[in-house]
Amino acid sequence: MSGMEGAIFDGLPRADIPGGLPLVLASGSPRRALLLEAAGYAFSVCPAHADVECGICSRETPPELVARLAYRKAADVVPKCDDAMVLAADTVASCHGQILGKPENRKHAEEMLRLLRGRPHSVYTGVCLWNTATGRGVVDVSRTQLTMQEVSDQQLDEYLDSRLWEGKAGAFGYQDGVDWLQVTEGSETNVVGLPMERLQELLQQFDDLAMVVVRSANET
Ligand SMILES: Cc1cn([C@H]2C[C@H](O)[C@@H](COP(=O)(O)OP(=O)(O)OP(=O)(O)O)O2)c(=O)[nH]c1=O
Repeated sequence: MSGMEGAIFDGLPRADIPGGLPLVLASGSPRRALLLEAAGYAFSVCPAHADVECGICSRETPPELVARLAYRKAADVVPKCDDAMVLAADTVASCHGQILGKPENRKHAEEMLRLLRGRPHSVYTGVCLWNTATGRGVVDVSRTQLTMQEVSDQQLDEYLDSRLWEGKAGAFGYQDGVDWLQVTEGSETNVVGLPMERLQELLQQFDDLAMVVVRSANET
């Protein structure tokens, strides 16, 4: 773990799971598992099927997109669980009117980083918590604002060569300790894939916030 990761992963808040239910992380993201572990949550991992993420609807805003995908990932895993609290999430970056998901290859990652270079941008994470015992759930979106400095082509190339961008929305890992990326407002853990402060609030207020979730036929 780098020094930067240490700072982000230090002293994270934790809440009890309502009803004492087991927590199931419906995500294959190693970062989300690390964040939950660092905060002291006990949980099992059951990632959603990869195809629930397919297709960005062009009319959607970034918060609409991450809310929908977090819900879909949870809905995919809920039928596979006994009584549990299912937790799913989706993260994208957004810059200059473009939504940036995970890069497909080095060239795609380079395009994303060139777009972000020298510009303020945002990272959105949608979180879905779903109690399979009661069928009640909540979907919530957090936004963090960042700025990427005017890094040189050489610095970008070095980062691209490191392949640390792989599997990360916007082609950067805030936790990778690059000094050309700063959070200007909002949660750091939200950038890494799970807003831990907000997760604590959602769990603490779950009984007041949660609504009955209706699964439609095309989401089964
Ligand atoms: C912006 C940013 C994203 N990320 C990661 C968090 C997420 O793992 C990933 C965004 O992809 P997601 O589609 O949100 O998640 P995932 O594919 O990793 O896992 P799953 O779909 O199974 O839940 O980008 C970082 O690690 N650091 C960052 O700075």
